[in-house]
Amino acid sequence: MTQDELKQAVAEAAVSYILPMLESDTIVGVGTGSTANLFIDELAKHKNKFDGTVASSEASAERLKKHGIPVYDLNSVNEIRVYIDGADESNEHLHLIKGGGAALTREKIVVACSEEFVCIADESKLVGVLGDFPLPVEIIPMARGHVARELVKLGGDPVYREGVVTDNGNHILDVYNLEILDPVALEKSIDGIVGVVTNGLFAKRPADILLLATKDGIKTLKR
Ligand SMILES: O=C[C@H](O)[C@H](O)[C@H](O)COP(=O)(O)O
Repeated sequence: MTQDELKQAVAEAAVSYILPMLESDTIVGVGTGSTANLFIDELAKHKNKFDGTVASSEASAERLKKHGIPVYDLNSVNEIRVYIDGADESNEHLHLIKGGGAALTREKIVVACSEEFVCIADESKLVGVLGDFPLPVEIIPMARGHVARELVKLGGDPVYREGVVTDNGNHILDVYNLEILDPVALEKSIDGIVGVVTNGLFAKRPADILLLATKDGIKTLKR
């Protein structure tokens, strides 16, 4: 199976997983990226079974709306039953690196408002130790130099993601060469740097379930 076929398989598995949760008033949180896009396309087949969605990016909101799926402002909903999103890396504890598509801040906010976080990924994303994928950090533009120097002190090599502006009007530093042995501690340390909006470690609030597409079928990993 190709990586695209694995992503399609896990998108379908995610819809099967959430189907029993869908009721007329259910709000579904929707992530961002190529795997989330396939999930959106599958979810559209069931759009009459739930109320609507909250999206973690403008791109996902647009795709949902094209399918005729309602997209609500986060401040107008009381509860998100389940949030579905991809990841750039996951370890066995379901600590994640996210933000390859620069949507990390809104993703983390929607996760924080969701009862359950289901991560969907193909098997290439499961790693022993996080950090081969450069860690995205969303920053306030004027703080770029300061944040970069602080990230070097933490052992990383930050690289400015040229030309990228997030949905929040901010910039991204991708931090290379971090061997992330304690994801929770590093997430907190980076969040403590003045000028950092969010970092792409999802460890304080990891995924609850990882649906992993493998060549032998879908595997379900739980915390
Ligand atoms: O900012 C983007 C998100 O965190 C994505 O969920 C992540 O980059 C994974 O994307 P993909 O499913 O395209 O590999």
